[in-house]
Amino acid sequence: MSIAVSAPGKVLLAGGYLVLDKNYSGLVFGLTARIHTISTISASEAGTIVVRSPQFSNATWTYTASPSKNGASVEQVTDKDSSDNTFIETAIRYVLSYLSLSKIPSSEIAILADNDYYSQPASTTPPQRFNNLNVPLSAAHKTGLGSSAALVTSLTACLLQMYSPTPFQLSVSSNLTKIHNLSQAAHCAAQGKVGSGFDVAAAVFGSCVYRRFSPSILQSLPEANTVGFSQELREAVDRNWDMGIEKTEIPKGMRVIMGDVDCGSSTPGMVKKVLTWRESEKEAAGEQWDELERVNRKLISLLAQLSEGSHDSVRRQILDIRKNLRAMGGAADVPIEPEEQTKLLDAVSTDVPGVLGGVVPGAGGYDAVAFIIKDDEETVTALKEFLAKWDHGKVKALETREEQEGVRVEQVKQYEGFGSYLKLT
Ligand SMILES: Nc1ncnc2c1ncn2[C@@H]1O[C@H](COP(=O)(O)OP(=O)(O)O)[C@@H](O)[C@H]1O
Ligand SMILES: C[C@@](O)(CCOP(=O)(O)OP(=O)(O)O)CC(=O)O
Repeated sequence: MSIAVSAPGKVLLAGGYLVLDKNYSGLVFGLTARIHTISTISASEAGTIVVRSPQFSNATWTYTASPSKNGASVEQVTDKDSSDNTFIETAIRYVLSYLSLSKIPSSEIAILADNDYYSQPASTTPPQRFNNLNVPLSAAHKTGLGSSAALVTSLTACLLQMYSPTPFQLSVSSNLTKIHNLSQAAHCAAQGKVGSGFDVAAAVFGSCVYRRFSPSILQSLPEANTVGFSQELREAVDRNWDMGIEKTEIPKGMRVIMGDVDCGSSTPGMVKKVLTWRESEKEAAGEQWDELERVNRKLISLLAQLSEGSHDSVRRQILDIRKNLRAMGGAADVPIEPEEQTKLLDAVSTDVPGVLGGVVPGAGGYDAVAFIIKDDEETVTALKEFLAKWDHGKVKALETREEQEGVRVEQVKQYEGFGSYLKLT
C-alpha cells in the first residue's frame, strides 16, 4: 500500500522581512508547483527507511530507525559516495520521535518535485513532468519556490499517515495543525534557525495572509535524542500556536506569474543587515515597517474586492509597495529592489498590456520577480515573450501559478520505477 502526499511551493508577494515579526503580516501564495512524497511499507529488516529522489543522480539516502527512550534514533547508513540530506533526515527523526513507536516498520520513499523548482535544460519541447535532471541535487539551480519547506511538509504528512498507529486524516483540522507544527519544528531544526515560517505555513495551508508564531515555541525545544525531547516535542506539536492564518486567493481572472532571474542573492545575509538596521534605527525603522504593513494591507484588501474598475488602484498600490521597499533597502543598505530589478519591473508594468504590476518577492534581491497579471492567454504570451527578450534571456517565466490548496493526499494510480514518475488521478 502506497501513500502519496504533496505540498505546494510559495511566493511571498508582500511582507518580506516584516513577517519575521509577529506584529506584522505577509501575503503568501501557494503555487501549483508541488513536491510529492510517496511512501510504501517494505519487507526490509525493521527500521530501514530508504528515500530516493529519482530526478537527481546520487540521490538515495538510507536510514536505520529504532525506538529510543527519547523518541527515536535515526542514523544515516553511509558509504563512500553518500551525500547527506539534513531536511529529509530531520523530518524522519522528528516524526518518529513524535510518534515514539515501539516498533518501526521499514519503508521506501520517493520524492518527486514539479519541474519549476529547478531550472530545466533549454529545449524546444517542454520536459516531461518530474523531469529526470540526472545531476546531483547540489548541482541543480533552485528557482526559490521553497523546495525544502514543501519537501519537509509533504514528507512529514506522509510519514504521519504511514506510521501513526491511529488514522491521521489531513481533512481533520487538528491534524493539519499538528502537521504544521511538526513540519515547522523539523524545518527550523534542519535549517539551524527559526525563520518566519511563512514557507511551511503556505505548504500546509496554501495561500494566506500569515502572521508568524512566537519563535520561543521552537527555541525552547531540546536537541533531538536528548532527555525529554520526544515528550516536549509532542507537547509543542499538539498545542495551538499563537500564529495567524487568513486564507486568501488570487482574485478570479487574475494570475501570479513568477520570473526566475539567472542571478544569485543571499537571503540570510540580507535578513541580517535589515535586522541590524532595524535594531540600530528603531524609530525610523518602526515607521518604515508600519508604513509597509499599511500599504501591504491595502493591496490585500484591494485584491479581495477586485473588480474591473479596481485594476488601476492595484497598479498604484504595487508601485507604492515597491517605493517603500526601495526606501527600506536604501536605509538598510540592502539591495531589496536593486536598479536592475527596478528597470525590469517598470518595463514590464508599462510595456506589457494586462500586467497590473510586479514585485521582488520574499527578501527581494536579484534572483526572482513576481507579476500580478490578467489571467488570459494573450497577456501570458506577451509577458513570456517580453521576458524572453529581456537582457539576453536572463529572465525565464515559470509555468507555475497560484494554488489555493495546501498539503493534500494524492490518489496514487501507478508508481513506475524507471523515471519514477507518478501517475496521479
Ligand atoms: N527533490 C528533492 N529531493 C530531496 N531533497 C530535496 C529536494 N529538493 C530540495 N531538497 C532539500 O532541500 C534543500 C534545499 O533547501 P533550500 O536551500 O532552503 O532551498 P529552498 O529555498 O528551495 O527551500 C536541498 O539541499 C535538499 O536537502
Ligand atoms: C526575508 C524573509 O522575510 C522572507 C524570505 O523570503 P524568500 O522567498 O526570499 O526566501 P528564500 O526562498 O529562503 O530566499 C525571511 C523569512 O520570512 O524567514
